[in-house]
Amino acid sequence: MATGEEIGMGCGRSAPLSRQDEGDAALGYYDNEDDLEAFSNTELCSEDGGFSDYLNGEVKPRILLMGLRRSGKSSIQKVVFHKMSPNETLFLESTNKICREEVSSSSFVSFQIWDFPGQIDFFDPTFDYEMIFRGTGALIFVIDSQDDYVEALSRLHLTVTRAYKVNPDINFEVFIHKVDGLSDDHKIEKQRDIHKRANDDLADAGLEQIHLSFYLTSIYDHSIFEAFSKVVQKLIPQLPTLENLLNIFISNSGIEKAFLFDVVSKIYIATDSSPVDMQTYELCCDMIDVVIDISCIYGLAGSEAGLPYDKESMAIIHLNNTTVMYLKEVTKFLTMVCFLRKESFERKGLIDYNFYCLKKAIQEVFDVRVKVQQSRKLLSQRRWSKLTMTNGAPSKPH
Ligand SMILES: Nc1nc2c(ncn2[C@@H]2O[C@H](COP(=O)(O)OP(=O)(O)OP(=O)(O)O)[C@@H](O)[C@H]2O)c(=O)[nH]1
Repeated sequence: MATGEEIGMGCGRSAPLSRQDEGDAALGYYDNEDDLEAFSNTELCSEDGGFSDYLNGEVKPRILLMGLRRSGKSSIQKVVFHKMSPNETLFLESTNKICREEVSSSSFVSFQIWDFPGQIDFFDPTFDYEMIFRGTGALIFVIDSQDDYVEALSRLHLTVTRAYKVNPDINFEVFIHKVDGLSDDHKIEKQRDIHKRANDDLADAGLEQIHLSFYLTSIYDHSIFEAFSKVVQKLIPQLPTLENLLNIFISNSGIEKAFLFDVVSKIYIATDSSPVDMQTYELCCDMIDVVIDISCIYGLAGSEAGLPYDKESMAIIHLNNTTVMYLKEVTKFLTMVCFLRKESFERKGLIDYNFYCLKKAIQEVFDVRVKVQQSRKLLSQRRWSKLTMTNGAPSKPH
């Protein structure tokens, strides 16, 4: 499909430093990024039940993956965050304990995923579900669309009503999963039926105010990444600002569509306000794969292991329908992929300048986030030391 491609590989200095990059360095722009990186390193959580999160002043949004046995929960997690190929999930063993995973260690998007074993009775009185739901940002309930879903629907109802009582702020997301085996008509019909039954159950219980979002997903195509993108976006407080920045960027650069992607997970954390179609999204994912694969092979010589992606990373792909795809590094974890017409790409200098402004603005947005988190951290540490003082650690005056 592509008639030509230019790929600037990360870590290998295969592309010369552009004037704009030099300008960035002169401005000390990348120093800020190092600050951001340093901060994100400090926020890595240990296996201490979230205690260090508390001390760091940040509670990461928690995403729960729930659903009946064999509905596909672990497969989703492995495919989206561990790059497991869908076929390999056939050999996954049943999960028999809650698996908690920090996503912040490898990517920009910072959250925890808790994968629940299907057979667990989490309403057992010995099971502290209140503690779990209290810190939850999103609850993803996975329903196997290739199976009879009556039991799954009653489980969904029970889970949602219990969770809502503990924490009404949770986003409830329903993945109608494994739709790869269904025809298009069948998919829509299933979605309509599940949507109706789930909402009827809530209405019967007098809980119409609970909002459920539905997604048709499969690990065999990009639908699972797209659905996860939407779930994660709802947990990013800076989303409206990022969307606004992208809108300004595309309208001033003759660009048709722009996405901000988390490189590791291929989750897009923001896009401009024009509608997203699946094909465009798939092309972006493929482009990121190409860049990372080529960089892995040719761009990493001698450098330490890790993501082969850095501030040199960029790629241009000319499609045979006069569209150009342009990928550029934004931060260590983020990349921008945009679509534009060949004619607009002739003004690449303007686009690059506007991109430079966009990148700076995005950095400022996240600098504010870092400052807020740092002051929260300081506050929590102060509170913590006050607490230990009042518990008698320091000697009292006589
Ligand atoms: N066709 C199809 N099969 C899938 C999909 N996702 C997962 N599966 C298959 O479903 C089976 C069960 O997947 P798991 O991820 O182990 O399910 P689980 O919900 O984690 O199961 P428990 O650990 O027992 O709770 C595996 O054989 C997967 O290959 C999908 O999108 N399409």
